[in-house]
Amino acid sequence: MSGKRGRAAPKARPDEGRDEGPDGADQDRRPYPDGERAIDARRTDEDAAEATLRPQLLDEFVGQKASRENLSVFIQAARGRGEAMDHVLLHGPPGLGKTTLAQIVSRELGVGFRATSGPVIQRAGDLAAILTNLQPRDVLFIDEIHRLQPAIEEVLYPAMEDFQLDLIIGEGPAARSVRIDLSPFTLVAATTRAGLLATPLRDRFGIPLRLVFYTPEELRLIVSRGAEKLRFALTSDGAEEIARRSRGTPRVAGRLLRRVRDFATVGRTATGAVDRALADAALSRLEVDALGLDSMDRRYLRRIAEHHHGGPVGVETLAAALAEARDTLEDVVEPFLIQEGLVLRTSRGRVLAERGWRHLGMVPPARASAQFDLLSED
Ligand SMILES: Nc1ncnc2c1ncn2[C@@H]1O[C@H](COP(=O)(O)OP(=O)(O)OP(=O)(O)O)[C@@H](O)[C@H]1O
Repeated sequence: MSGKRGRAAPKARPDEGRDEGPDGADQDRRPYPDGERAIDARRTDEDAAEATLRPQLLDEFVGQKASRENLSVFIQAARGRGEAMDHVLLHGPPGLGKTTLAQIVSRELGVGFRATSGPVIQRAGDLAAILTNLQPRDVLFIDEIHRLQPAIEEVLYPAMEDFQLDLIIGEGPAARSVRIDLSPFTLVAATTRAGLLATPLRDRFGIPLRLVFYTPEELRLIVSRGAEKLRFALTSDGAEEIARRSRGTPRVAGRLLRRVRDFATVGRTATGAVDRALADAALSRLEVDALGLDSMDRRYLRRIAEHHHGGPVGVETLAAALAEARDTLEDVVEPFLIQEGLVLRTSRGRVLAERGWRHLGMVPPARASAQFDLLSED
């Protein structure tokens, strides 16, 4: 979902990338000058090629217990009735397995899988072509559904509800509307921003599922299985170390696993396996710290600490100062920092939490009134 980016090329030590210009904005002397981060949860070309790590069936899918159990019931019911399953909305931060789950749903239902994404569908005709080519009960996966144009959303409503397409053919006085019957299908849509979806669209999903960050134990299992699939000897404590630093995100875990394998081609243990010490050394060279934060995260935290006395500060201000897109901060950087209790999202802006100060090795200032209205995530 993030466009094309190359491989990580770590070049600098943890804080070398930090430099501030005369206007107080950080200059772009980061270790990943092209925006690449080893722990960026967004998809890259390299991830797309790494299909080996993708679980194929619901039983192989680790974590997301509540979503998995719900899906299992709905899949069995739809199979039993021989009908298309109800539409599913998967929402949550990038890299948690939305695409993987969509593929699993089609495989478990024993039906075809067709994938597209919100920004790719430019005209109503594009969507019509996809919908009219679906076979009965197929799964249509639309990634980034929040980026669908409103006019195209309108085409989707009757398609989702009645499996019908209402199209206008021709222009001006000669224009006429035609109705086309579609095969019943299941729309599985993914978004990092459920809050941006229009209510009528959101309401048409019978099965909304929120994906959450994975626990270190779940990630350890994912890393160990990934190492087996890559035929790479990794001790259990080595897997634990990678898991602990993976930001609760399987995509990051998979990427760190591959990086550790690259770094560990020399200096293995007597058994030939990569252990905690080797994993730790490799991850430190990638500038991923003990909590799984990288230099971008630390620049973000430090900016709030040093320039805004811990906040509150608006996300736009932070985005401008860090030369990052606001969406990147909100979708990729902040969710994990908030979940870890390092940052608070309040009605007045972002605030560095006590844990954030301590993570930077700084002492939090005494606040007379630290009461802010916390905003809930969608
Ligand atoms: N539960 C899981 N168990 C094992 N591996 C997983 C799991 N979930 C995701 N992965 C792995 O993590 C990677 C990212 O998964 P996926 O592409 O499904 O994420 P996504 O949420 O669709 O991301 P995006 O929102 O960026 O499209 C894949 O390589 C997949 O193999």
